[in-house]
Amino acid sequence: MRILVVEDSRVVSRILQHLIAQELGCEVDFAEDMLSAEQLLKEHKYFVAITDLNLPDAQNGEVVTLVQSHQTPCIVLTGSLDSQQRKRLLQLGIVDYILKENRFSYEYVVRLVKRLKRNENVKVLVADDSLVSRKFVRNLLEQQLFQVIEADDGLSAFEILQSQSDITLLITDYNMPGLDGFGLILKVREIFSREELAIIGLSSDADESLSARFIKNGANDFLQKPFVHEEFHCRVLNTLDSLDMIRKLWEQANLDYLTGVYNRRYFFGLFEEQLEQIKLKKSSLTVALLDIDFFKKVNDTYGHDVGDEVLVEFSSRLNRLFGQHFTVSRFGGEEFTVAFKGLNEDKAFSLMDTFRAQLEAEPILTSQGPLTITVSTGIAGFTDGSLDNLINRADKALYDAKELGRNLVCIE
Ligand SMILES: Nc1nc2c(ncn2[C@@H]2O[C@H](COP(=O)(O)OP(=O)(O)OP(=O)(O)O)[C@@H](O)[C@H]2O)c(=O)[nH]1
Repeated sequence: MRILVVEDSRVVSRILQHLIAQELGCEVDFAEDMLSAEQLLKEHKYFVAITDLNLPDAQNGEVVTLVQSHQTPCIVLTGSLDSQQRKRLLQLGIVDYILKENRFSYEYVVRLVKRLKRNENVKVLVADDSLVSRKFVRNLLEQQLFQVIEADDGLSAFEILQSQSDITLLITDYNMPGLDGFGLILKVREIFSREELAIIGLSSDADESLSARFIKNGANDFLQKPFVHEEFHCRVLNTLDSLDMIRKLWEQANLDYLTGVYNRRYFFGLFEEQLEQIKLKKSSLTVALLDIDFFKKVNDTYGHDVGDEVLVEFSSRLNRLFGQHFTVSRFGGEEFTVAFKGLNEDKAFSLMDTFRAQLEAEPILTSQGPLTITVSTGIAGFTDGSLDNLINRADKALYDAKELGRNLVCIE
């Protein structure tokens, strides 16, 4: 990523240089006037340009059209802005404008660039039956580099969300034929939690209670139409920042910090919830408990860091083989589980024995050279009772595998 800063004040340039180096660590070019900006724009492709409006050789914001003529998104950083200038800039389709008021202004610019970088990978679905409204919202989102998908009613929005699980934000109007905004949110929230999908409601309806009703029904935020560009951008930014924060918290609570696979807490949360269904439907749940053999020796011989490298590669192999269809978790230390929902013990045995043989045959490449690692595994199938009981039985089988010489899979 390369950024262009067009600014005649050395002080402002220095502040930006410091913040960009600290927060973004990307390449930055500085131009003090429009002529040098033009030269740089011819030489490089910029991810975004941050420009002052009043430059020594262009005092009326001409630099904005210059930047845009190079298909470069433009953020305006200016000392002052009257309402006419503001209107003109918004019509030109800049990403945003920021007034140089205090240090927070510069921090906001950097936060905005960070967000823009992430936005490139964020899919937003806009559900609105009005073509004009939809296009208006699409334009605003595209200025912020989002990938935009449109739906012209609630039902097709719901279908799109079901078929494209990588959509991060839904912006939905209230009044739509077939399925309105509330109906859509209710259906969506049955499938997608708040950490999976953020929702912003929109309406031009005069009903004052609408915003609260939207939020009570599962929306993260609400905007009354007509809204100004700036408010729209701030709301979207805040909603996505909160979503990122919620996701981060969720990951910290449910994923293992070293290997990235699920942790023990996630395993128990998931299967405690599913246990009644499994009992009711008499479907199978088989658990494999894995423990790397003589792992202490790896640490003692090569050091803890190499031990960590082994754990990371071991879990990534487990995840590659089983992660798509089954649940791989790290229970702690060098102990992992694979939960095979819908498989009996014999099938799980055969899969785990393949994994065991592959692990033994393919040494793990570490910074201290290749290491041959083996694993012992105990398998147990759910019959009745609790998850703890299931794990204890798998643990007994694991104990047998260790006792019988390791590098083995045993069934309880
Ligand atoms: N590098 C590293 N080591 C860990 C981590 N968590 C636990 N360990 C180490 O894992 C080792 C487990 O050793 P033991 O329980 O004695 O078992 P073992 O050496 O694998 O022997 P067997 O299980 O009997 O085959 C200990 O030395 C722990 O310090 C970790 O996150 N990173």
